Amino acid sequence: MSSPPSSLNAATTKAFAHIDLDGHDLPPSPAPSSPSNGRKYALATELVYTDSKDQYGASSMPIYQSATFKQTSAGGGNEYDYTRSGNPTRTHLERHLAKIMNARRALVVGSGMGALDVITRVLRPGDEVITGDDLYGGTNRLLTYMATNHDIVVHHVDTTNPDTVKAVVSPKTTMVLLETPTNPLIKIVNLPSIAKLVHETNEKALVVVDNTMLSPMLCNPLDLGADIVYESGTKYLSGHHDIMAGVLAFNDPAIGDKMYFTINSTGCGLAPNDAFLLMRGIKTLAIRMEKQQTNAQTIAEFLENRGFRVRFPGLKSHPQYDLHWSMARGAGAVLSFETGDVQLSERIVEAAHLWGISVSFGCVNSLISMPCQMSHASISAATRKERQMPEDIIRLCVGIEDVNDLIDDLSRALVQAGAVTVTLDGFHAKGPARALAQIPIEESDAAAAPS
Ligand SMILES: N[C@@H](CCSC[C@H](N)C(=O)O)C(=O)O
Repeated sequence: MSSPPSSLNAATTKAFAHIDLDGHDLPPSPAPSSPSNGRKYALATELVYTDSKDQYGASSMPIYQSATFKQTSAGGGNEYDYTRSGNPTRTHLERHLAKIMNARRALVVGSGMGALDVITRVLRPGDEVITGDDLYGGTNRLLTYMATNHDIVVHHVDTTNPDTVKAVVSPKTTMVLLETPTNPLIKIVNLPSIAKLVHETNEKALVVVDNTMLSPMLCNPLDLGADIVYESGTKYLSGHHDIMAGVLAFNDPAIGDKMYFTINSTGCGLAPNDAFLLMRGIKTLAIRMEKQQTNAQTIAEFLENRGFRVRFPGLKSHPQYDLHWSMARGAGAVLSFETGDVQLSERIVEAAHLWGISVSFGCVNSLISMPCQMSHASISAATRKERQMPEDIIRLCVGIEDVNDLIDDLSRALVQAGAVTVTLDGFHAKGPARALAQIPIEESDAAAAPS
C-alpha cells in the first residue's frame, strides 16, 4: 500500500483542469492508491490500520486546513496546489476508503446527494435511467429534477425483480441506479443478476449502487458487478451525525477520472476538517455496526413476536432473506414496521423519548421516523400513492444504546399510543397492526408493484 509518486498526483491535479468532461483525451489515471489487492488484514483491522507516512509520524492524519499550497517553482507542479483540486487530509481518507471498499479509487464530496450529483452529470439529454419504485426521497427528487430540466428519461420499476429491469434495458440506457435494502420498504435487489443482464444488453450502461444502508462493512457492490458505488458518509461511515459527506468508489480508472474532473470543476470535494472527522468515524465502523446490528435484530424480533409486521433482512420471515445473505455479511440496523393507521404511527413516534424523531440513520443514537412525512416527503403524495408506499410505515434506525432501554422506551410508546393490548403475559399488537401482520409481506408488495 505505498503512496503514488508525487509527480503522478501533480500531473493529474493539473491536467484535469483542462480535459473534456466527456472524457476525451484523458490523462493517465493516478496509480491506484490502495487497490483491493493491497488489503492484508480482516476488514475490522483494515478499518483502523493505515500506513500513511506523516512527517512526524502522527498516528492520526492531521487536518491540512489550508486552501492553497506553496510551490517550489513558477511552473508549480508540486503534489498539491489548491484544496479544491486536492488536499492531503482528503487524499488520505480517499486512499483508506478505496482500500475498505475494495475499489481502485475512491473520492469524497460534501454529501451523499452531492455524490449522486457528480455521478448523474455524465447523463445527456435523451439518456435513460432505470431505477427502483422504492427509493430514497432525495434520490427520487434529483432524478425528477434531471428529467424535468435535462430531458433525462427515468424508468421507476420494481428492481426486486430482475425481469422487470430486463424488460426496460435498451441501447438508450445509460445508468441503472440501485439500492439494497431499499429505503424504507427494506426490499432486496439482486445486484449480480441485474448487473449481468444490464451489461449483457448494453455494455456501456453504468450500474450504480447506493450502498448507504449496508456500508462497506457489510457489502461491496463493486465485487457484485457494480461500476460505481456511492454512499452517504453521513451515515454508518462517520457514525456520529456530526458531518455531511458523500463517498464514490470505482475500479475503472476512466470512470474515476471523469468523476474527479467533475468534483474539481464544481468544487464539491470534502473539506479537510470533515475529511478528518470521517476518517476518525471509519475507524470504529466495525464495532459500531456489530452493536447496532445486534440491537436491531433484538428489536426486530421483539416487534415481530408481539404481532407487528416487520421488515428486516435479519428476520427469517423476510421474503428475500436468502438473497440478502447471498450478497451481504449482515442485516444492517434499519428496520421498518407498519401499524395500518397513520395517526397511530404518529402517536407511537411522538411518544418515544430515547428514540429521537429524526431523519438519517447509521448513527450511534437510535432514531424513529415516518418516512412518508420526513425522509421521503419530497416524493409527492400522488406518487407515493401510485407506488403504494404505506403512509403509516415507521422506520427505526438502531443505535448502540443498551437494548433493554431501547425496548423499554419502544414498549412504553406502543402502550401509550394505544397500539397494543396489554395482558398479564405482556402485550400484543391490536387492531389494524395485528390485521396487517396476517398478510405476508410478499403479498402486499406484489400487490403494490407497478405492472
Ligand atoms: N429534508 C431532507 C430529508 C433528508 S432524509 C436523510 C436520509 N437519507 C434518510 O433516509 O433519512 C431532504 O428533503 O432531503
